[in-house]
Amino acid sequence: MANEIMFKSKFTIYVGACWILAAFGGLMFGYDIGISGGVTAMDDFLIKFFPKVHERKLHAKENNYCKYDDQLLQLFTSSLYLAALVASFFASKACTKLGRKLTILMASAFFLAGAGFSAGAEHKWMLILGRILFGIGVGFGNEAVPVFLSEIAPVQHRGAVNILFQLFVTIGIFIANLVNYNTSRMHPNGWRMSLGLAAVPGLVLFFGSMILTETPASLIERGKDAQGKAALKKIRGVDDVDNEYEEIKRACEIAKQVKQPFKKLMKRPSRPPLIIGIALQVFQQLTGINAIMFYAPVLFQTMGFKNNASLLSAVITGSVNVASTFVSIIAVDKIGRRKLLLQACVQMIIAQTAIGGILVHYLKTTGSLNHALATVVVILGVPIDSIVERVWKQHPVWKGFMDDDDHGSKIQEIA
Ligand SMILES: OC[C@H]1O[C@](O)(CO)[C@@H](O)[C@@H]1O
Repeated sequence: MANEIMFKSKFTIYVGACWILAAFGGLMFGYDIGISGGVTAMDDFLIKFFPKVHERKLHAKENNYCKYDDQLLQLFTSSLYLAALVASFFASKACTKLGRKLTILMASAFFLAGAGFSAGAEHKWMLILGRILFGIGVGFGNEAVPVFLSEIAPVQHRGAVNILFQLFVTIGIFIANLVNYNTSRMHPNGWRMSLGLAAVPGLVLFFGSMILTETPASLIERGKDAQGKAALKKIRGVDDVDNEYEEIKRACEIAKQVKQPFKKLMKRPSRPPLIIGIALQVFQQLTGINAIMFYAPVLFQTMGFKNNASLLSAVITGSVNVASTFVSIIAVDKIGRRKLLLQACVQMIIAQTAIGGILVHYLKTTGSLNHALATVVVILGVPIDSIVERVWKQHPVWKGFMDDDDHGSKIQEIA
């Protein structure tokens, strides 16, 4: 297997900077996940764009669940993900034809435009357009950054470097929670600050992507062999890269011979990793983690927390998400992927059943939760899914499939 072959490499500051800069793509994504719920919960924001919802929020006593019921308000959150979904199809083409570096640059440009429109929004359409631009940025960034990271990482560090992206996603969510907690006290434009600060990771990535090198695999794949070899020397910090260069070239040639990648993907030997990869991703999302991530502040307000307390709760969920990512990064090699995954599932079953039970029982009867119960919900709501996330990306079947096939990138392009 390709990932068992050790090629020569030296850690250089340039390489470290490439990893960190590219991981800012994860931070951009995480910031977006975490920011909208807090903004939605801010009174100033609601008064400006959704006065009816604000009115309902002030007077909601019994119908706590429905006070945020507004299709356009929900579109404010979801338009980003719909745009990202559509953009990812174009992004995969851009990644192959134009390269990872340019795709990352495009992602940051869309992101900056999104931050500008959102922070300066005077009308609802500007808000939604801003979110759509953010979404296109997320679509391009989420396509290019993980591919970029796995392609520049030395084979022996590929798993760890890939996790960097997810770690930065959780850090982005956490930062967004902290930002919202503070800006909610800045009247009347705190929400502008929250949305506009997305420009910070966008700017880092924009200028960063100018100094990033294109990946050797992308250059070689596009027939730029000499540039590919030079890039390989640069990112490995050594001159003797012949073996790895040959390996990448061989992988690119094999990949080029696959004329119908989807057909190949459907063949019997590809099925187990394909099904495992898809099922783990789908079920990880179906746990409803993003309902918590997007709507934590709104959710906690609905359950009876005061404005700031709701944002503080989001800070708690955000920080535990980061911490559990660290724990799983450390634990995954010690405990093993399977055991970690299984115990995460058990934790999720217990936590989600308990949350469901509490919400159904108490919200149904009283319409809100007392402090003690709300705290239990916050603690149980801690995103155990971050463990699942870590485990599936590290799963040997999936990893082996990626590494074997073509230097760790083709599966993402095919998908
Ligand atoms: O850490 C949780 C976050 O990570 C993701 O799964 C992305 O990889 C998000 O969907 C979720 O909000």
